[in-house]
Amino acid sequence: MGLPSIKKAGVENKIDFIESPAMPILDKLLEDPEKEGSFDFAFVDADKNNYWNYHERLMKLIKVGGMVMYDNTLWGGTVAWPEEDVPEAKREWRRCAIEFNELVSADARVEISQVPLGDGITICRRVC
Ligand SMILES: C[S@@+](CC[C@H](N)C(=O)[O-])C[C@H]1O[C@@H](n2cnc3c(N)ncnc32)[C@H](O)[C@@H]1O
Repeated sequence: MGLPSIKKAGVENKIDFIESPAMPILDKLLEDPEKEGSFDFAFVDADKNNYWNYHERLMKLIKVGGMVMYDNTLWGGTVAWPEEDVPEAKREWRRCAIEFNELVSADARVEISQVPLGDGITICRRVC
């Protein structure tokens, strides 16, 4: 869906559009030393069970002072519910969100702000 919109907006020449599973591309970017600390911003909104794996890679790719935003970190509010009240279909990614929220809140490499907007967005600023 993205590429036609980029073309329609006439900004194709400014965007390196990569359609791929995220993990191998992040690892490939990290093979290039020039890419380390070179990005200003990342928005993460894919498979929730990999958020921490994305975070570890993004902490190398994003420059100090750069931002990473993670969507769905409140997972419909269910992160604050007792598990037995959560529909079975939502439990796995709820557990992923809770685990990610605990890890990122203890991560000294970032300052974070949890925004209760939509499904919950965690804004991280890399500080070291
Ligand atoms: C919720 S949608 C993202 C919506 C997008 N952020 C937007 O605002 O339009 C999640 C997207 O992540 C993609 N996705 C799921 N698993 C992925 C993975 N492992 N690597 C890359 N993309 C993935 C899905 O194909 C889907 O397009």
